Amino acid sequence: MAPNSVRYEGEAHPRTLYDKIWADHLVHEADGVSLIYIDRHLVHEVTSPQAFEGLRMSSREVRRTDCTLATVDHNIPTSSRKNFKDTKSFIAEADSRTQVVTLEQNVQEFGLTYFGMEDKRQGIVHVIGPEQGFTLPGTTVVCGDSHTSTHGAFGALAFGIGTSEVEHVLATQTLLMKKAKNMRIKVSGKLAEGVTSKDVILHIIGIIGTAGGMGCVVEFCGDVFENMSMEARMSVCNMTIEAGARAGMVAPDETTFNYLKGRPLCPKGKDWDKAVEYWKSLRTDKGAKFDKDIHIDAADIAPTVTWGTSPEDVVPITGIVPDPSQATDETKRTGMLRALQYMGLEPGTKMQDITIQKVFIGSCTNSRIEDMRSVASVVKGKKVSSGVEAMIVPGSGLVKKQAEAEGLDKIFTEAGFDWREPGCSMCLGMNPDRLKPQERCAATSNRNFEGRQGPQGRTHLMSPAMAAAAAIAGKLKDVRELLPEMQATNGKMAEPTKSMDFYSEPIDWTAPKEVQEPPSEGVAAPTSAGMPQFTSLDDVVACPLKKANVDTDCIIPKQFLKTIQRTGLGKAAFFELRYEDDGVTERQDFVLNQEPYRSASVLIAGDNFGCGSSREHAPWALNDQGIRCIIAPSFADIFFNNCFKNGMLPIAITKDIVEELWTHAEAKKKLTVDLTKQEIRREGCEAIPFEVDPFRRHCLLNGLDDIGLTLQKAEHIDSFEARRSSTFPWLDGPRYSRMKAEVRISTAKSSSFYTRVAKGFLGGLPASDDRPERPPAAQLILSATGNAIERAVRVAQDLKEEGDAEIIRIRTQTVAGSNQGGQVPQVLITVKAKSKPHAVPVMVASKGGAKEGSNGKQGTDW
Ligand SMILES: CC(C)[C@H](C(=O)O)[C@@H](O)C(=O)O
Ligand code: SF4
Repeated sequence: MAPNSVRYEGEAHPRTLYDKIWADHLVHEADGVSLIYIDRHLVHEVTSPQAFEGLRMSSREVRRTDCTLATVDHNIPTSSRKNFKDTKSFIAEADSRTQVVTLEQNVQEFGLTYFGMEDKRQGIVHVIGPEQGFTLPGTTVVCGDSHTSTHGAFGALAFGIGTSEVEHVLATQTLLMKKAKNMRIKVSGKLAEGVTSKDVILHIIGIIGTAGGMGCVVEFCGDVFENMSMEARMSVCNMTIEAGARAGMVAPDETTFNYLKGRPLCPKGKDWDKAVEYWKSLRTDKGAKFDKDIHIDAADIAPTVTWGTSPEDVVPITGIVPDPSQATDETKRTGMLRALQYMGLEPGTKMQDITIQKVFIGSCTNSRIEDMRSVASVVKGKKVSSGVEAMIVPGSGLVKKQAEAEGLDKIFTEAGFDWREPGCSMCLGMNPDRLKPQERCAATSNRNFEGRQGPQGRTHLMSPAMAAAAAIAGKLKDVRELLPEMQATNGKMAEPTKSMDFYSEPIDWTAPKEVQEPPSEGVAAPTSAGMPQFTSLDDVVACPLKKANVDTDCIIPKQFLKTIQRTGLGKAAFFELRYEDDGVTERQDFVLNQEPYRSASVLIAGDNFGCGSSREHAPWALNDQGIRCIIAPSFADIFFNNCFKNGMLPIAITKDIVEELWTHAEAKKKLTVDLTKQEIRREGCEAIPFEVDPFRRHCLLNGLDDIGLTLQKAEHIDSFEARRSSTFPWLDGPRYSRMKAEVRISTAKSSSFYTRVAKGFLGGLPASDDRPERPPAAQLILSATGNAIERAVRVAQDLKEEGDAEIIRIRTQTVAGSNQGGQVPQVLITVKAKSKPHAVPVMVASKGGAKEGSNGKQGTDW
């Protein structure tokens, strides 16, 4: 694998940043589905228990422990840890405790690096990854969490996944994916004073809506993003998920490199130079095509706040609460009315007249050191308004340490803020930090859904500076009015510390577990099984849910995410819509509480169904409630994917047809959803055809699970990893000892030459300045096509006879021929090192085959 910059030099196809990263991670492609390699996997306690359990049940290991990093954030209390002994005694709430303890056990059992509650690097998963240099440009980054989009700030392809996909990545280090569309959001000009990155992203979401980025990967460009710090870029990319996009990214530049250099997990020495060269090549080519293009003028952006229960419900702080009667669309009007009722607001109220009771500064959007400094510059020497409770929660232990070294904690506590320990805190209230019913909060987090910060709680999203201003004023306030005072204060603030003093400490990476014996020759390739089949739902009455933007917080509220199982969540489905505040009495006006919809297996909903959090608990709850098929005009990407992983069928169909089906369902008439024929049938009406991806359809009809299917492609993953180790050596973890290398054998050299090359890899490549500790390859793949196959077999036999390696697997397949086209046979022989590493002559490999040499250079670029 040559990096994209080399492969495409001089070619006539200009590509985007996203296209390039995608191409460099393509392991295999068939039937329109791509197997994409995942470089970085972050894990937290909420979305991982069922994934680890899945591995255990199928006796699978974590494939790349060196590329996986775990922490706890959602459930942990943010109260002082002065008397902390262990999690068991510290976490009072039983389900929260179980999730955290379960993660502790899982990281032990599977040999993962873990920042637990006693580790000063513990923090919100999206804060610690960048902090440690775990997140790098040009990588693919995933986590069972929708705000993984944050990491796109580094020019990484970073996106949230569901728990089934977490298991898939743990087992295979890959994901089965379809390429998304390219979208560009350009913000040009200069931001006015007092306007921050948070205002920029809220403004963008206000314009394009929470479904605006659906099916796309967004690249943010223009002077506004170029001039932003890395932390500001992270806040923007963080909320791309609120704009409905799969991921958001900013091209890596000097700001990125300066932020990263010296962080514990960043490349060092010559690897750093090589990496930077590659990262620079990732920029979108001139003339590259974007499927969607948005252009915004920075001058139009004011400090922005939300008024309703969706992140798209934004107005400038100088604005008023909007009037639903002005809405043109009926579903929109009903949605606005409900939002105003929930928020306890009247149309026409000035935003600055809205009083608050709580202030929450924190979350993966805004809990980094620059956010802390921004708050300090507003509140220094002032007092939190009486009647307001204000809390500030750093994103990680290291942010906390740095803020304290800068004296910011004193500024906060003197002003009357509660200075807490790191965690997700009141962003979603899975821990003790919650709003009380009807309490109104100025929050720096990213979601204002109903019940998000606590049942019946009311959230207004805004920037840290704006939340700080609200804390002082006791009501929403335009921070620009405080600018003269802030400027005077800024002169008196302590000099910011250099971040690297806090983040450059070497990381003690957990040693990987012993390499598992790979299956011996002749053992059948793993098969796939285990997912419920879906063929058709015959003669059923569907349930009409006439609501757009149904988020996954609404499908299953946070209190039910604390389970470590996949089942038993039926009662939790649509909990707040379904029950009165007592949680028992059914609301008669909710459609699923009415006959005959109570036991419906088909749900017909409005646009953008399943938006928000990546929680796979949402399809689990629906499934458990009996819903196997959801029909809507559009779906949020992660939810859509999660359905297929659970044998459920989401059908995207036009709005007109959805409305027709609503009327049909309201008349309590029956329909049939037939996946085999791909049509919805109703008596006396024409069949409605629907689209479904052929691969997904095949899996549903046959009940095939993805992991089994992917493991049948093990050789492709092996050889991808071998090439990755050579081309991007900085991506292998510090103690990666399972290293596999690939030797491509051609007819250009003798078999004895290739035997020597192979021995070189098995013995460990010679040391050099840039990779002083390159470990020996534990396994080697000898690959050859056509006439060279015989030579490869010879090399394998020689290695075996000379006691250097044992042959563990031989696979043959056909591949596309290089020059003449057509299919040619290929052999892949996997051998495993037998003896201890030994000294070998220096080998220099280059494109088109290995060359012998002794110049001390390490060329492994084949
Ligand atoms: C718990 C997790 C699945 C969820 C997410 O995916 O976003 C959470 O972080 C959230 O913010 O709602
Ligand atoms: S959005 Fe909130 S709950 Fe989700 S990861 Fe970020 S801080 Fe945690």
